[in-house]
This record gives sequence, C-alpha cells and structure tokens, in this order.
Amino acid sequence: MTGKFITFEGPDGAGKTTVMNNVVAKLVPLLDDQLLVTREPGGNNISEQIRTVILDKKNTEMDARTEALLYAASRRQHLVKTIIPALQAGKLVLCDRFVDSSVAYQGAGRQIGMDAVYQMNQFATENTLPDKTIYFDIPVSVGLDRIAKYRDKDAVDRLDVETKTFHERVHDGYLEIAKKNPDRFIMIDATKPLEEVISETFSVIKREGQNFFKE
Ligand SMILES: Nc1ncnc2c1ncn2[C@@H]1O[C@H](COP(=O)(O)OP(=O)(O)OP(=O)(O)O)[C@@H](O)[C@H]1O
Ligand SMILES: Cc1cn([C@H]2C[C@H](O)[C@@H](COP(=O)(O)O)O2)c(=O)[nH]c1=O
Repeated sequence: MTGKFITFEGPDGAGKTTVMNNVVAKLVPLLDDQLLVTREPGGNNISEQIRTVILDKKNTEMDARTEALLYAASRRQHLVKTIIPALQAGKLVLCDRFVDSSVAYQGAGRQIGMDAVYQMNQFATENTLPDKTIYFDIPVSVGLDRIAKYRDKDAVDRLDVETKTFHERVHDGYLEIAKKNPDRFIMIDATKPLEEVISETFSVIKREGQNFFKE
C-alpha cells in the first residue's frame, strides 16, 4: 500500500473532531483528492448504520461484548470498503478513531480485557494498524466538562453518558496503549488553547505525511 494512514484518538471531549475539522480545512487546498477524511464508528453506509445502533441512547441493554463486536464489524466494513482502497490509491487517510478506541473503551472501559479486544480486532482488520496515531490527552474531568458545556443535548451519545469511573478507565487504557506503542503514538496536550492544538497537529501531519507536500 502506498498511502499513509493516520488516526486521531483520545477520550471524549478531548477536541479531536474540532481539531481535525480545522486541520482538514488547511489541508484540502494543499492535497485536494489525495486526502480522505473519515471516522469510526462509521465512514461508509453500512458502517454508519452500525454506528446508529451502537450509539443510540435507547440501547441501554446492550451487552459489552455485543458492543465490542459491533464496533469491530463496523470497522471491518469501513476498512475494506473505504480505507484500504484509499491507501491503495496512494492517499493520505485521516481517521477519527480506530482499533485503539476499542481497546481503550471496550477493553479497559467495559473491562472485557484489552488483550481480548485487541485480538478480536486483529481478526476484523487482518492486523492492519495505522502508520501513526495522534493522541489528544486530556484529564477526564476537563473532557467531560467540555461535553457538558458545549455539546447539544441531542448529540450526546450512549458512551458520553457513561460514569466518570468508566471514562477514567478509558483514559488509563489509552496511556497503557501509548506506552506500548511509542513509535506509533504522538502525544498532544489537548488542554492547550485550541489554536495551539490545531497548529501542533497540522505540523505533525506535515512532518509525517511529508511526501504529500513535496512541490
Ligand atoms: N483546546 C480546546 N480548548 C477549549 N475547548 C476546546 C478545545 N478543543 C475542543 N474544544 C471544545 O470542546 C468540545 C468537544 O470537542 P470535540 O467534539 O471536538 O471533542 P472530541 O474529542 O471529538 O469528543 P468525542 O470523541 O466525544 O466526539 C467542543 O465544543 C470544542 O469546541
Ligand atoms: C471507534 C470506537 C468508538 N468508541 C466510542 C468513543 C465515543 O464515545 C463514541 C464515538 O463517538 P465520536 O463522538 O464519534 O468520537 O464511541 C468506542 O467505544 N469504541 C470504538 O471502537
């Protein structure tokens, strides 16, 4: 595969999506159709349908392993139908969340085991991992405060409304994944002012995707 696969990860409210939107606005004039911006769960028709089921606040009875399998099913479809074709076409793929989210949220957050969730996802992805992962770190209380303050009530999903203890486990899970993958993870302090986080993220992408920016 000739493209480059970069993921954005972090606890809820870290600002990934806001930062990604701002960075993409700067990248589009430079890269045009060499860029694919996508997200998980979702990113294509079937995967977005699965997203709706997973995140629906009415689905309170969903079992933790069912949840993990649905994220993996959505990911499989997204990977083979959207991400891999773009990488084969030589594109820079920026994806809001990927396998690390499942390991942190389902493995650590839901306590079904980080290794077990990772293995199950290896089956789903045939061992595909991002080239680089930009991790937006934030204390749980700050992320949750941002969501409470700024997010439209209707846009709050089934995972956002989990307990602070759940989100603490997710955060600890992320730090463990980052520690195990020092070559892949790039840490960004997401408590900094938004403009600084955007500029730092843009610089990381220009450095990591330097082949895309040659004259
Ligand atoms: N550096 C920042 N400083 C202050 N506020 C910020 C910063 N970054 C993002 N925000 C605000 O925090 C809120 C949450 O941001 P956003 O939705 O991008 O987070 P997220 O990481 O994508 O969360 P989720 O994973 O739950 O969707 C938004 O209202 C956004 O404007
Ligand atoms: C991919 C993935 C996501 N999640 C969680 C993380 C968030 O709470 C939601 C997705 O919402 P976002 O606003 O688009 O970030 O789902 C998860 O638990 N496991 C996963 O694999």
